[in-house]
Amino acid sequence: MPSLMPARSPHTSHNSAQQADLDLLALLTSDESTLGPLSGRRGSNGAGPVNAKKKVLPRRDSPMDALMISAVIAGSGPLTRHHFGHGMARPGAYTSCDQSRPASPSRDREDGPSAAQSPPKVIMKSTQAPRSERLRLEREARQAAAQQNTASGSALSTSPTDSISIPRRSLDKGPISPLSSSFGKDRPKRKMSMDPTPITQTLQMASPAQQTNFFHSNAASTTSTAMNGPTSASAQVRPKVRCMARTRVPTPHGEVFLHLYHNSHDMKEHLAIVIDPVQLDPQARAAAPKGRKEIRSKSLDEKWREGETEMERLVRGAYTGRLRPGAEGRIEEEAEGEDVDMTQNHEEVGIDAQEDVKALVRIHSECFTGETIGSMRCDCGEQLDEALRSIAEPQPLVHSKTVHLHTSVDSLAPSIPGLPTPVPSRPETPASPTHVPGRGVVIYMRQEGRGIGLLEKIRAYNLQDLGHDTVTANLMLGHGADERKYDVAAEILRDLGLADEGVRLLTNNPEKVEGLGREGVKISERVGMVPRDWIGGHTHGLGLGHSHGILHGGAAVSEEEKEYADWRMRRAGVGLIGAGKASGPELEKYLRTKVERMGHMIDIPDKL
Ligand SMILES: Nc1nc2c(ncn2[C@@H]2O[C@H](COP(=O)(O)OP(=O)(O)OP(=O)(O)O)[C@@H](O)[C@H]2O)c(=O)[nH]1
Repeated sequence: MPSLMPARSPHTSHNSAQQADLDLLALLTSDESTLGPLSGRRGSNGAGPVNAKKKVLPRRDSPMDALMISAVIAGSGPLTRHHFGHGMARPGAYTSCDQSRPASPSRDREDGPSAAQSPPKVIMKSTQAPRSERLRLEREARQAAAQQNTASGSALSTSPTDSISIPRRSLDKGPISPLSSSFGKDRPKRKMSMDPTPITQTLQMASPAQQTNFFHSNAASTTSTAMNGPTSASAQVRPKVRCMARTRVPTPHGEVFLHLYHNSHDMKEHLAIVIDPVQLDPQARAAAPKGRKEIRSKSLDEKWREGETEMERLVRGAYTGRLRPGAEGRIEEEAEGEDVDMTQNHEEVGIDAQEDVKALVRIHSECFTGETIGSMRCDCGEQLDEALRSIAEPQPLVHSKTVHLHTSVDSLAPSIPGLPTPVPSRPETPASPTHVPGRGVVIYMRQEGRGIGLLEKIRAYNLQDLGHDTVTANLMLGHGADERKYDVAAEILRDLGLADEGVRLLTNNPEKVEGLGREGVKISERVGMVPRDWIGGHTHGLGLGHSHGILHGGAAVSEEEKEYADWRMRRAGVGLIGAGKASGPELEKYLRTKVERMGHMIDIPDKL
């Protein structure tokens, strides 16, 4: 019967014998005549040196460790590479990481009378305190800092670069400071780079454990600040919003301010991505019309509590200009190395213009698949990228109030009640427009899957794979075709001071226009969003392509080249948020459904 066990082969075994092993085995088991390199050894019968012919065996050296060798030469006790940073042979050093007290030099001398005469023995001792000791001293330092804060009554130093000194005691008493790697009387006083007290405690912020939503916690009921303007009957049913924090983020489309909002209607953290270069760049300020209104959050900037510190305001982002160590609240003019006070009155800085450009606004709904993993079932990633690009782009300033600029798609769109009728896509004689820095915002609403959530959207995708379109799939799951609401988005625009100025809205979706209009947002113009695949080419998103040297903007490229460049960008993981264009039959079906069944205001190209 054949064996069920596989035959063992020295070649297949993990520990297979090497040629060197076999040679050595042969050497050890052979008769004396083959023992070459061991000449001088006696044969197994003990009959004198072996007179063997020389056989060269391969070298079998182990890797050498220079530290180990030096340790052995020094004749010391056990030392490994892990002790390398501890320092050695210093008075008061620890003989082991686990020892709770340092060895005393005097005790070393008590080893015996002969010890004094014998050559000094190198003893390896760690200068790093045991962990328990370091933790104890750290704890003490923290307590001392907390007491210091309470005593001074101030929450925290106003300078972000300030640091807290470790109490002198931990340096002078105790064996060795756990927070340093060296010690000694003349050693300079070390400082921690950070206050060990949790920032949430010192700044009276909710800790992550307590933090849910500003409006769904006690904080909301105890706050005295009115958030959203008038308190009329209609205003009471409006959601309240509060910008909890903002920060500067460099992106492929320039620096933006990311704002995080809480609201009273849901537990979601909606976001506002503000592009307003005049807040960050003096050159942009100089190129913008005089007195340009900055896009800032009223709820973030207002005073949150009596006695709030400058540090609290900085941490939540309620500062002016660019936040830099030592230059908070001010912006540095890099060209001249001079500080420019961004808090000064800007009425006099900038170009003369009859009127500034209106903010370009996109209300964007979260789409994990399109924005994070680059799904080409939809064009959401591309739209987010395109929206940021469009807003950041310098805008032509037209001095006549009567001329509007539109993308070509607007001339194709049906007119919407309550909105200005679309005008021809290009003004006939633009009054020598000057380009001014763009301004605007993407309100990023966490309304995944047109409000049905990611789980349901994933199920809807499976129904789409069975042949249903995006609308039918939603209906089959018991949802509406679109369950989004725009009230919170409208409040965020109001908080940013944009609801009344007449924004230019980037969308093809009539429901967005109507929804925002119902919530009292003034829309001066609708700007269409044309899928990149429908206009062809890569004129859009070139900023990113350029910076990666993948595309060569301006030069005419064939369809094949464009596709190749697109493929390369996606392969390289460049901007999953649609640095390239989304395309494919699934996207075509999706876009067609949006136009044919959801009334999106854009013409389907003939080629589809
Ligand atoms: N339920 C569902 N949601 C989808 C599907 N594809 C994309 N979405 C979601 O649709 C939202 C984007 O909506 P769109 O209709 O593409 O665009 P829009 O924002 O309404 O319209 P525009 O402003 O013209 O772009 C995001 O929340 C996506 O998650 C889908 O097949 N089913």
